[in-house]
Amino acid sequence: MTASDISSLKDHVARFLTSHGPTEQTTIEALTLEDGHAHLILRTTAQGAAFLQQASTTLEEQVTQHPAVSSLTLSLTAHRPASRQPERAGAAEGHRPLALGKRPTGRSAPPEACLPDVKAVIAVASGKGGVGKSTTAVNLACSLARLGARTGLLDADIYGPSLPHMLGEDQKPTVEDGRLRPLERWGMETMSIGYLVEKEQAMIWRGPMVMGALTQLMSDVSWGTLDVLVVDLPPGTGDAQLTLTRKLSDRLQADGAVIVSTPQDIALLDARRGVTLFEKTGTPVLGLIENMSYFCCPHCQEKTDLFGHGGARKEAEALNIPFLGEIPLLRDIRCSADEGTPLVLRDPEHPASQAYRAIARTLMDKLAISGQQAAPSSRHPDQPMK
Ligand SMILES: Nc1ncnc2c1ncn2[C@@H]1O[C@H](COP(=O)(O)OP(=O)(O)OP(=O)(O)O)[C@@H](O)[C@H]1O
Repeated sequence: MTASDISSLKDHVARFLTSHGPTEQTTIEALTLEDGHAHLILRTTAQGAAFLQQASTTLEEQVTQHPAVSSLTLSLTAHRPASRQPERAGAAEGHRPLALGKRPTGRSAPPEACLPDVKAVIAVASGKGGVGKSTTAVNLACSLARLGARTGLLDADIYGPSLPHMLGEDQKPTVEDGRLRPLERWGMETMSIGYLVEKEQAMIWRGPMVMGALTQLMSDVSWGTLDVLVVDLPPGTGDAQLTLTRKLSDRLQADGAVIVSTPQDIALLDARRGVTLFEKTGTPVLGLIENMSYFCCPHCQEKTDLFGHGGARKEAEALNIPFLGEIPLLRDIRCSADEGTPLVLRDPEHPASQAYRAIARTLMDKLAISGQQAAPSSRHPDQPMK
């Protein structure tokens, strides 16, 4: 990379911005080029960001036409309000920001500076969508918090953020010194792209924007000191997952992944791809959870193996990874998720809550996570925290 590469690349981007409206107020915040990979940060207004989201493919094509560039990561950052007071994210200029704020010092934090005070990161993944990954991540995170671990929960499921709904959280995070403050919910620090943008907006994001947003959700959020951060990954085994898991595994030896699958063959096939993905990035697979393992009739308690049963246990044995446990298909689990109070908090003694808690305990043992956080004395240990 030479200075003239950067300068001509900047001209390239500037030409794109002047020839495509409405981007008058968009400026190049930073541009770096390493081994042919360009990282471009644009500072823009909400209107410009909405446009850039749609035009990201064209911009990506234009930039990668430059001879020095083979790939691009694009991050958008909103114009900062003049006030130094904490702002509700989304309040600037009367719009919700379409990308996260960034640290005033310039470049995004390098991977080794990512989450420096987080002792362990658990990525919850699934090879396929709709298997209950987010439900599992939320109930596990709440169980970890109830077991006394200082817990964070990051919804990295950028295309379909479900955390705000499952946690019953509709506040907006505040921004302080250019960093987002996580929202405290149910005794955990929580962050989701769903707190910041409308679900439909996130769904149309292109790869580079997704990666920019995910990186910022990890490095530009003041997570503070945590024993464990549970990360709800997007479903599948695409580039987003690969990059994200690489970033996570770069930062700590103790990181591990939990894979959620239903007992069905097709879901297990996808789960196998998930295992391969983590092996590629050197992230230890902590184990497989079988969700919707069986249906338990709420009236007669009869068990029915709707999707077969035990497939995940067999698959775990075949892949030589631990089997962490099974969670039944229950109306109570679905209803409590929809009501915004995870089952482990709504009904801690429910057999399914106990199953989640047992898995959480196993994870704590595996990652040597301590449960030292003192529960507030006025609160009964089984009483959920706000
Ligand atoms: N064990 C369960 N019993 C009953 N309902 C469940 C269970 N697990 C998940 N669900 C329900 O299934 C639906 C999908 O769950 P969830 O959103 O957690 O899946 P996901 O794998 O994260 O999906 P996506 O890939 O779309 O993000 C939700 O309505 C949820 O309440």
